[in-house]
Amino acid sequence: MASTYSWTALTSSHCLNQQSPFFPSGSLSCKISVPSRRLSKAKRSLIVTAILDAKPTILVAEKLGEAGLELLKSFANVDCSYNLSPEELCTKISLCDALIVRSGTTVSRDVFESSGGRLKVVGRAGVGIDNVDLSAATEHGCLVVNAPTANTIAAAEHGIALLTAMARNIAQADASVKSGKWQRSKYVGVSLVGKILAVMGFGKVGSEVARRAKGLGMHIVAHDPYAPADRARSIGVELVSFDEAISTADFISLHMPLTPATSKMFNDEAFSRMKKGVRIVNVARGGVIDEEALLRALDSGIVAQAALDVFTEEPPPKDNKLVLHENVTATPHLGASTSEAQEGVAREVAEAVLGALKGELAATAVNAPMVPAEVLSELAPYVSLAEKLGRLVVQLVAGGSGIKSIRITYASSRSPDDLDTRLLRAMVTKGLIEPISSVFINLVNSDFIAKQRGLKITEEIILLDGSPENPLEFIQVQIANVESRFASAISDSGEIKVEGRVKDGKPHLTKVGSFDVDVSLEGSIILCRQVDQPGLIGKVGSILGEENVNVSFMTVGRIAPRKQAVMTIGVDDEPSREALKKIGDISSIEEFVFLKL
Ligand SMILES: NC(=O)C1=CN([C@@H]2O[C@H](COP(=O)(O)OP(=O)(O)OC[C@H]3O[C@@H](n4cnc5c(N)ncnc54)[C@H](O)[C@@H]3O)[C@@H](O)[C@H]2O)C=CC1
Ligand SMILES: O=C(O)C(=O)COP(=O)(O)O
Repeated sequence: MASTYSWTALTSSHCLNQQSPFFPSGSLSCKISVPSRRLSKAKRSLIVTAILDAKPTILVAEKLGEAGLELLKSFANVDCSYNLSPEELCTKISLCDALIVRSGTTVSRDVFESSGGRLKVVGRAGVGIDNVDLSAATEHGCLVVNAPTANTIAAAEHGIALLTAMARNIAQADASVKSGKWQRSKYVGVSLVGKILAVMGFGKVGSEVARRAKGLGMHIVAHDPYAPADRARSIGVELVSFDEAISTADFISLHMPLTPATSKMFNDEAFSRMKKGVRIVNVARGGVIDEEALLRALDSGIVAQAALDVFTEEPPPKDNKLVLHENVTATPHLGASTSEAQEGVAREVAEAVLGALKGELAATAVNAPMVPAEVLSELAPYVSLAEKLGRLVVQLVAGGSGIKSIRITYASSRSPDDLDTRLLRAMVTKGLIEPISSVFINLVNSDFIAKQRGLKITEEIILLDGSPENPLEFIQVQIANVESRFASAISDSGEIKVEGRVKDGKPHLTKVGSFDVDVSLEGSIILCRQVDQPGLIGKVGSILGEENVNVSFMTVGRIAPRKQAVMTIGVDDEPSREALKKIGDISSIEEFVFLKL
């Protein structure tokens, strides 16, 4: 009988790129459980191979198009479990690296807390992310990505379908005919041509609705505080105020996201300012309408008809008075439900989730800066430099000094507008905080964690003359109001200061305090201050040599010959305590520090 054995690879080495701004370095952690019976060599080797091949696990919690599923399966273990209760989701999530949902799953704070840090990315196969607790995702360093473009046309077409169906009582008349009636006079409709349609929210869906409604001969006004006027003009749409839009419209179509600012923005007050007999379409989110106020407006005749695809509670309770209202046409959140849109969002979200698991910066990130791939590849060595400078500078702080403020200076000959520093700031923060805490830091949560720890990070860009071939000349990190374990790291202006540059694609430390140094930031570093004199390099070198510690780099930065100097030694291996003590005991060495990268 075949032996049974199992293993759980919590994270897999090949999928979590160690240089990733999303994932902690060294996050590989495997747990193997085997039966007490000893396994043959062949089986052991099979387990090892399986672990090396271990794939991330992606929980798909709602139905996803085949194209997306196939893509996910080519890289990950895919668990399609639909209709999970909140408790079941919380239980499963601790075994998943990624979660994919549509609008029917609430990804609450509990989900992130239950994941135990394993959940790296939540993919929303659609646009609206109001069902995902973004603050909790950010606090847990979990990236949220969506699929913002593939269902635009489907949602716009559904909006137009509801608009025309409502105007001509299609749903009510259909039900009436099916019940054996023939009520021609009851279902006289209204015409669309020449009527004013107010598009509320002039984003992707809103503008496609506007385009199509123009084709129906409607006059379109739009309200969107953030939409560019030239985009509206190019479609022949006038951008107007909220008041003007709702008070002039014969038809109103809603296309804004549900946010704290838009929640219940269509309330008693708004309905009271609308034209009597207005007709409303909602393909956005139920929550943007105060549903009880809409019911009152329907009953009083201010609103003649409403066509609703979305509800505050989905599915709405069976006795929901809006759904049952004779002047309401309702569909069960079908805006994105065409086969074309579902294949599209599935592919779009699968690519974004896989990209994020591979450590790429997602173009559709919702809670992290979107850094285009070409910018990322150019910044890659500076990303590494920023993290290493953070790691170095924090090790130079004397124990007991609370770090409160950090200044990061970027020197560049590029215009500040062309330099996106968010990624670099996140990596300095990562370097600073990870060695002294148990949290892991990435681009998603770095600002949050820094703020939570009371760290004030200020940034400055020094504009240099010269060719802007490289994005940066140097990065400086300074910590003010602290004591240093290595007094020479304190600059003339009183802060601990380190500075680095990228040379031949590799990060180098080029300044410590006021001393110029030059050491490649690999392995570890020993900094020694001494009075510049012959023979010292040899003494330190032979202590390290006796210990079989390989020196990768050595430079001496000095104020003047035979004056104060700082020797920087890069080492591939960590010297023993005894070796470090021997270096410290060399009489001409005034201070030294060993720094791990
Ligand atoms: N029923 C369904 O199946 C679907 C529903 N949707 C909903 O439609 C919404 C819009 O989708 P897209 O057009 O793709 O998003 P989008 O982000 O391209 O457009 C949203 C627009 O709303 C605007 N906006 C924000 N606050 C506003 C306010 N207070 N007043 C007016 N406008 C405001 C924004 O500036 C933006 O231009 C989504 O957030 C989602 O909730 C989207 C797709 C399918
Ligand atoms: O994309 C959106 O915002 C939608 O509302 C579509 O939702 P669904 O993916 O169909 O549950």
